[in-house]
Amino acid sequence: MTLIFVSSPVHSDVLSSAAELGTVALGYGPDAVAYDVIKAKADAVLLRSGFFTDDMMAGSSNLRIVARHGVGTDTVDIPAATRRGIWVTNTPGGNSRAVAEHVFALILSLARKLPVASAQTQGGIWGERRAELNGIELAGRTLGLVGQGSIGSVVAEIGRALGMTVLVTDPGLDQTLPHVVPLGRLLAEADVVSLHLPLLPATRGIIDAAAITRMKQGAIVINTGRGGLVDEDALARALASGRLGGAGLDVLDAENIDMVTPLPHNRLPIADLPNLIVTPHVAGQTDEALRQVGLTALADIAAVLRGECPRFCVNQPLTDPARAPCRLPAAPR
Ligand SMILES: O=C(O)[C@H](O)COP(=O)(O)O
Repeated sequence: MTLIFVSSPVHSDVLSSAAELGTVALGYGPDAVAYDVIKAKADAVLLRSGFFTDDMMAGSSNLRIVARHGVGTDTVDIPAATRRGIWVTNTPGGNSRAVAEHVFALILSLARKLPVASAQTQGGIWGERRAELNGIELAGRTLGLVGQGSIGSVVAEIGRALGMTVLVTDPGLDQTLPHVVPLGRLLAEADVVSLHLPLLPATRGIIDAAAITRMKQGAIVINTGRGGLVDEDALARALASGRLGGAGLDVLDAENIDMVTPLPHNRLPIADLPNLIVTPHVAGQTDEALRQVGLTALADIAAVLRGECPRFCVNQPLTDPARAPCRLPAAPR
C-alpha cells in the first residue's frame, strides 16, 4: 500500500485527494507521527514548512518524491535527493496571487499606520492622537522590486493598478527595458522596496546597513521572500531611528535554523517597533492558494507513483529508472 507523509497542515481537499492515492500519515495534529517512525515505508512526502535533510532520506528506502508545497526548495537537500533517486518538485505560481496580496496588505497597513491606529482605538484612545496617524498615499510613489519572478510580476501589476511607478532589479530580465534598473538606482528611488528572491549566498543580507543608507528617507521595506535577505539588526536600528518609515516581514532569519518554530528563544529579533509588522510566514496562506498549491504538489506525487515524470521537477534523480528525461525548469526564483 502506498504511504504518503504530509508534514504540516494542508487544505482539506488536498488531504481527501491524497487519501485516494494511498494511506496518509500526518506529521501534525492529534494523530501526528514522526517521519522517522514511518520513513522506511514512505513512498512520497508532501512537504510544507520544515526541512527535509539527507539524514531523513537515509533509510527512506521506498521514497520516490519529496513534493514541496510551495515555491522555495531551500529546505530540501536537493543534491542528496538527486543522489538517492528521489524526485524533488515544487509548485511555481500557485501562491503568487496570495503572496502579492499579502505584500500590499503589509504596504497599505504601514502606509496608513493601521497597527498603531487599531491598538490606540481599541485601547480607548479615539480622536485625541489622530495627528500621529497621518498616512501616505501609494499613487505616484515608486515601488522597487528586487527580483521579479512569478510573485514579483503580480506585485508589479497591483502596484501599477494603484498608480505606482514600478522599478525592478533582476539579472534575469532584459536590462534594456526602461523599468529594469541596477540595485543602487532602485534603492535610491523607491519609496517601497519589496524582496522577491531566493536566499542564496549572493542574496543574504541584500538589505543590510549599507543598502539602507542608500535608500530614501522614510522608505518602506517588505520581505515576503526568505528570512536572511534582510539584516534584521540593521533594519531594527533604521526603524527605531526613523531612517526607514516602516517594514513588513513575513519571514525571519531564525526560520533558517528551525523553520517550524523560528523563535526558539521566545524572542523576536526585532520587536516593539510601531512601524514594524511581522507575520509568521503566512503570505501564501489563502484558501485558494493552499488548495491550488497542495493539489499541484499532489498531482506530481501521483505522476511519480505512476512511474511518470512530474510536471514541476527541480531535480533529475540519478538512479530513477530509465525514462525520457524530464525538462527541468529554470533555477528557482
Ligand atoms: O515557498 C513558498 O512558496 C512559501 O514559503 C510557502 O511555503 P509553505 O506552503 O511551505 O508554507
